[in-house]
Amino acid sequence: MIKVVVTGALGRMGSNIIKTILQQEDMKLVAAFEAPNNPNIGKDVGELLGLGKLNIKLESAENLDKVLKEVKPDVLVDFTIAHACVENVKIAARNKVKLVIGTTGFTEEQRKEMLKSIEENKVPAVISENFAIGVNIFFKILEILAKKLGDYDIEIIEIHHRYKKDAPSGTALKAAEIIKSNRSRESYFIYGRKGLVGERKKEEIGIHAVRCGDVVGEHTVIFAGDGERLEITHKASSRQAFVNGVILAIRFIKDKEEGIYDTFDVLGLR
Ligand SMILES: NC(=O)C1=CN([C@@H]2O[C@H](COP(=O)(O)OP(=O)(O)OC[C@H]3O[C@@H](n4cnc5c(N)ncnc54)[C@H](OP(=O)(O)O)[C@@H]3O)[C@@H](O)[C@H]2O)C=CC1
Ligand SMILES: O=C(O)C1=N[C@H](C(=O)O)C[C@H](O)C1
Repeated sequence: MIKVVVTGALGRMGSNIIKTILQQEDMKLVAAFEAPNNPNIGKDVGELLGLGKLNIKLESAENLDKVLKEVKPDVLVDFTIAHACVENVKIAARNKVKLVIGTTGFTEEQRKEMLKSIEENKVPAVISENFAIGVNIFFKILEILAKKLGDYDIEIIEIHHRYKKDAPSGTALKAAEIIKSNRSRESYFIYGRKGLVGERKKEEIGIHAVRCGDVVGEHTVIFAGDGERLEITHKASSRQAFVNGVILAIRFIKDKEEGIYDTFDVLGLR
């Protein structure tokens, strides 16, 4: 039985991850955490999620270290917010808990701090901007398109729900990095355009973030040349697409001793 703890337990992702873990025969939820100011701390997680009593009370992230020492989980899953994720990862890594990290929006410094703690403590981690299987195939296709259409004008557009806090999405940034490292010409990123910006430069990769309604997550990359345009789009219509990848990542990481992995490793796409 894989003992799992979830941080961000009442969030859009955390709550769905918990519901799906409870349906797995080989997994057991052993603790769940929320931000210290959450009014539901101390209440039963199952009742909070409308699942009936689970006899697991919602813990404050302030008690993460103490509770991890008590419940000794195999894996911690974090879908929170960048600054909280870094702290949660540092505590989990010190306690030798394996990691599945889906949080996005890290600054360069935050990412370095998180990776340093994972490496120093020699724990294994899956870190991915997008756990949906389709998005990872979309990334693979982008590798090919960037090689073959690297001279075309390339623009990335992402659309997410009005509650999303970071922009551009982690997925859009990852797509931009994949394109940059696979096209033959030098590239730089342009985040939106405003004013007398002049004609488009070949080196630009435009990145545009749209926030509206309840859109779960959509990513389009446009490759435009003279007389033609190729567009590739991934649309997530349910968070279950991400959650299914998280479940695969939990099973993948439980057998690893150390190292930093992503969803290409989990899905055999390397
Ligand atoms: N990699 C992937 O496949 C995906 C990644 N994401 C990313 O996951 C993250 C979460 O997204 P989403 O679930 O929509 O966001 P939510 O805001 O719905 O959930 C995040 C939860 O984490 C809580 N939280 C904040 N600080 C802490 C802390 N220190 N310890 C524990 N919990 C804490 C928040 O509480 P409060 O609201 O009180 O601050 C909130 O309940 C985002 O970065 C998003 O981009 C999302 C979908 C897929
Ligand atoms: O915040 C979200 O909702 C999502 N975030 C991830 C990202 O920033 O790429 C993945 C997904 O698109 C949903």
